[in-house]
Parts: sequence; structure tokens; C-alpha cells
Amino acid sequence: MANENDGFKFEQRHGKARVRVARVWRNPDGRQSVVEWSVSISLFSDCQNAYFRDDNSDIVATDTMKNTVYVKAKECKGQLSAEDFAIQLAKHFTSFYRQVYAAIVKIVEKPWERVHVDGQPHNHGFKLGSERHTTEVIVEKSGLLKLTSGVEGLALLKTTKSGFEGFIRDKYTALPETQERILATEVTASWRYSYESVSSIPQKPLYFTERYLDVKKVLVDTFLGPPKEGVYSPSVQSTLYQMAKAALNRFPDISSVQLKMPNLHFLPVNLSSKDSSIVKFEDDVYLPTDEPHGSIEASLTRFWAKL
Ligand SMILES: O=c1[nH]c(=O)c2[nH]c(=O)[nH]c2[nH]1
Repeated sequence: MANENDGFKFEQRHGKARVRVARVWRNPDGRQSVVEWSVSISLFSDCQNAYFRDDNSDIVATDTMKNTVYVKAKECKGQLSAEDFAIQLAKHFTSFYRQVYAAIVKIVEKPWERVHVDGQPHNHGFKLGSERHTTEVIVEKSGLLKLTSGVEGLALLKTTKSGFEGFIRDKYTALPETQERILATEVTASWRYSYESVSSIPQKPLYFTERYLDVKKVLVDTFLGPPKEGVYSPSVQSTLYQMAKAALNRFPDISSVQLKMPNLHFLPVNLSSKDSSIVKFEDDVYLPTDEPHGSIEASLTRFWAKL
């Protein structure tokens, strides 16, 4: 809600960023599970008097928001997805406080993965994986919902079936055309679910955790192609589009996908002295770089999607 004060348009929100919490659930059969979350909360509330009149009487203290994360984590009696926890928190803030008309809750989940020992899942042993599950929910007082999930730090590489040809050549261009290169990236993806109210989200426990794993698998599989022959990538742009399209085609409750895919270059190594070649590049020795990197991003949205 925008306000007018002293002849200026005024918008505000406040919250607590990066509240770290871990929650353990202990099954009577000995199997335990754990999640570790970094929770960021931002509240849209009627507390303009704090800005205009030094009156804090309508402020939900950000310290209270932090405490609420721990209270709500305690109240979760069974394992739940980051999405469901974010929705619960956002619902709490918008329903508990008269002043709060909307809440944004973002969560980044640490990838603790159950370890298998001698082929058996360990009851209480975990190791840290690489990519992170993210979510962002916006809940309004009316129950209106925007739900987005994602993955960050998903590092992918293939050693062949990638090229780049046919681009603009001019007096600034040095890059040779190629049909053979390493393709490496670190995917940041987010996808918007089409659920539009907190009452319409699937009630199945861990629904969004499963969806996260499934979407990630579709992205990875599309990037790599079939296990034996792979799939040729004519550009990061083309591969990105195929990945986004595959996710939308596969999951009807996803209305849009956004992908960021840096092109992490692996440069051919050619070394020579004045009179002889020391290392001649034969698609074998590369100099991996991450600076500078290509930055390629796009979003793909269903036509009928209400956003
Ligand atoms: O897949 C690519 N897309 C580009 O836009 C680009 N630009 C570049 O120099 N190399 C590449 N590779």
C-alpha cells in the first residue's frame, strides 16, 4: 500500500532476514529426520506512524518475527516442506496481526542428505549435498497466495555435445566457431506454482519437497540428454529453453519457470615457446574459469497463467 506524506509517495516494509533454524523429528522406530533453514520474513503492515510520528505502537518487532520462526518450528509435529513452513509462517503473520496485510517469507534449505552405510539408509546420519532448495511465498490477509520454489547452486557440466556457431562476426570478434566444447553452468532456477490461495495447495505431506526433486531431475536430464548419446547443445540459450519447456510440459501446476545459467568457460590450453609447441589443444586440456562468465537468463510462462 502506497501512502502520501509531505507530498511524497511512500512505501515501506520491514522484516527479519536469515533467521537460521534446524528442526529434528524423531520417529519411535529410531529413524530421525532434519531440516536446516534460513528464513527471511518481510511484512507489509500499517505502521506508517513509526516513520512519520515516532510512534512504534503498530510495529511487529523484527525480534518477535525471529522468535516466531522457532515457535512455529516447534509446533511442526512432522517433517514438512520449506514451502509449507513458509506458508504457515506467512499465514500466521497476516492473521495474527491486525496491522499486517501481506507477508513475504523466503527460505533457503541446506541440502542435508541421509547417508547410506553398507547400502542401508542411516537412521540419523546426514551429509551436506551441493545445490539448495529455495522458496518464496507471498500471502495476503485474504488468503491470496503467490508460491515460488527454486534451486540454486546446481552445478552441471558435460564434456561434449556442445558447440557454438553462426553468431555475429565483426571486427571485435575473436571467438572461433566450434562443434566441440565443454558446457558448464551453475543453474539458478525458480518456478511459480499456479495455486492462488492458501486453501488450495495440495495437502499431501512433502508434496513440494517431491516436486522440487522432480523438477530438478527434469532440468538435469534435459541438460544432459540420454545417458549414452546425450543431446547436442547449439548454445546455452537453446539448452536453457529446452529445460524450461520440459519443466512446464511435465508439471501442470507450474505456470512459469525462470532460469539463470552462467556459461562457465573452459578455455582450450595451447602453450608454445618461441620455437616449439609445449601443449597443443586436442579437446583434452582446458583452463577452467568462472570470471568473466557468460550470463544467460530467461523466463517461460504459460499463456493462460494469471500472474
Ligand atoms: O552458448 C553460448 N551462448 C552465447 O551467447 C555465447 N557467447 C559466447 O562468447 N559463447 C557463447 N556460448
